Amino acid sequence: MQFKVHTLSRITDGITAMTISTKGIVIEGKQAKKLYTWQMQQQPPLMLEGKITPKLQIFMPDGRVKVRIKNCDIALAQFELQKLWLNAHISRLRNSISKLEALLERRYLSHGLLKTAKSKAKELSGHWLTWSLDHRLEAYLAQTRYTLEEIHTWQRQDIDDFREAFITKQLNDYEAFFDNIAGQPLTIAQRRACVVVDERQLLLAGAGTGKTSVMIAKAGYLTTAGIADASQVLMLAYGKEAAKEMQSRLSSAQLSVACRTFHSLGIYILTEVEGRTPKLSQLSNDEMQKRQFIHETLQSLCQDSAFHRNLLTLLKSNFNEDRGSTRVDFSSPHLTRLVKQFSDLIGMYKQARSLGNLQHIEAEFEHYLVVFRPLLTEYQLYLNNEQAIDYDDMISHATKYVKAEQFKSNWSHILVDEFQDISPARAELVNALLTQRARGHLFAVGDDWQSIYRFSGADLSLTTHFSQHFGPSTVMQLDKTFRYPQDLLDLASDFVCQNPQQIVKQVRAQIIGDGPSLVIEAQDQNDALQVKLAELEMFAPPRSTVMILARYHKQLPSKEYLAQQKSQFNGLQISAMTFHAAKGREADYTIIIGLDTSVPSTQKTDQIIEALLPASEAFPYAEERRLFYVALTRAKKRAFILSPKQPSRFITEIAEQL
Ligand SMILES: Nc1ncnc2c1ncn2[C@@H]1O[C@H](COP(=O)(O)OP(=O)(O)OP(=O)(O)O)[C@@H](O)[C@H]1O
Repeated sequence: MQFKVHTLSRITDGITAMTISTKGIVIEGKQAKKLYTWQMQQQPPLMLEGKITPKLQIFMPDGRVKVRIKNCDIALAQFELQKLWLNAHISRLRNSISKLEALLERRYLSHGLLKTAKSKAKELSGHWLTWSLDHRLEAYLAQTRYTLEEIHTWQRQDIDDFREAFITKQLNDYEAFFDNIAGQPLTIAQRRACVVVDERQLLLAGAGTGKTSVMIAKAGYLTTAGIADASQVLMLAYGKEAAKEMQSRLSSAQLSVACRTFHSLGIYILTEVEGRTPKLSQLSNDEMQKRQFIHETLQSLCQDSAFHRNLLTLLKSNFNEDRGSTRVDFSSPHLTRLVKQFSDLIGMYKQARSLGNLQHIEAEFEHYLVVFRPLLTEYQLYLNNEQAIDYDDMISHATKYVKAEQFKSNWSHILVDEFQDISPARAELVNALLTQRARGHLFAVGDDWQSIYRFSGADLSLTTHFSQHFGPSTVMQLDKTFRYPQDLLDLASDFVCQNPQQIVKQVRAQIIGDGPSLVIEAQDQNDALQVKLAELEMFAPPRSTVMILARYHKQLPSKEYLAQQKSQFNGLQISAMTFHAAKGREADYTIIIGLDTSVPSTQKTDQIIEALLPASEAFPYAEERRLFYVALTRAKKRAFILSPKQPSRFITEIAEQL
């Protein structure tokens, strides 16, 4: 018969003798018709398992101790057994506890570490806290039991206090480091974002709050504090320019951490696995060439009469092509529109396919896909012939290699900038890299107020519902903006927060402005821009930077006009760009032009592309609103809006707040 005994008192009942030998412990007595096997290595150590036999036998790993108890002295037997058990296990307990203590002292109490500590404490306390110790042995165990009990019974407040104590200590130890690492001394909130190191961490902060400085300082802190080697830290920036800028700031801070774009990460992984650098298809970098390829391919596919019929039907049903026509007109504007749609769709469709997200469009868009699929096959064949890949392949192939462990990541810390613009495909790659490591860390930095790339697949919910997507995490905010004064901060924040889905952030401005920071002026003459530049040349300090901003490329001054202005007002440093391109940039003065009724854009996304994009937002013009927020927040000293005769509703709305 198998049985288990969990307490010492049970086995000491009626004991007449107990012998401890190299084989184990032999206990004799009234009840001792049992053979116990006490495997000292096993947990819980007080559990006895055995069979009924005339003797009670408990095996020990080393059996040099020898104790014999006579005359049924149960108390003594109990004491001796406890002592024996303590001697055999105390060093293991102390080791476990001191390892835990060392870990807690060295590392921030992240969600992962808390889980480990809790489960270790639970396991140990099952053996050490549930039995009453002979009072003569209490002192022997007191401190160790105390620590164990403390961890085992941690409540929310205790955890918060413990974390706070760690943060305070690190801020103190690394004070000089944080004073110097990023050019200017970091604020407390910036420092805290660095020393808190959770497995999943999101830093949410508005424009100009110094997120980039935190990225640099975080990388520096990780390496300086010995949490990771430089080679174990990977930084990811949204675009080439941002990655270059970040890399140069890393070099200035003498950090040998690499900063990549997602595409260069993809290339790196592919090169490592395939042993050669992948070739990027010509079609990926030249939109016109890609459209020409699609146009020609559709023409050649039309040699098949079924395909021709399907294409004609699609043009009639979706593009109002003349119902009576019997042949596809390859010079029609409808076909040109379809070609553009297909060009956009290729990437979207491939991303969705790699994530297994196509089912929902298959039935609804069958009449569309029946034309698109053969085209995609030809496109893929073309790439294969070229022995080339496109940008979407870079990410999806890299993810596949990481998942299959063909690529082994050395990165224990991945720092991602502009996280609000991450797409599900890119998030999947990051996740695959993180899960490869027992303790992979993600530090995501972003601003849900500046998410402006949904049209190319960015999924804002990856930021706004970070924990749902990435697991238990710490979300932090930065509380100070350095770029612009309080009045511009208030206007821009109120404007963007009209959308109740935006996360409210409490931010204060560091700068005190002289006069209003946002000025709306009627653009009542053709040369209003030139007049404004002349005015700035006269009043602004020499070498002031001026950014001319517009919603669309076509609203920006021509190259020639810009060159002329630059030479005429050479006391200023003038640049011109779209709102999208201005993200992440700043200038002393901005001049926002072209804000007519075409803003916010009312252009509808094609239905099939809409179906493949992340869920749309209920608030009207949500992304256009954020885009205007980006434009408003680029100026360090003053933003001028040159308001056309028929102004955008955004101008009217903001003017009411002035
Ligand atoms: N602790 C600081 N003290 C003073 N200035 C700072 C501090 N941190 C950052 N800055 C300055 O604030 C400005 C904005 O910083 P940064 O570009 O990093 O902000 P950001 O949060 O990335 O902005 P955005 O989201 O608009 O791109 C920069 O001029 C930077 O030098």
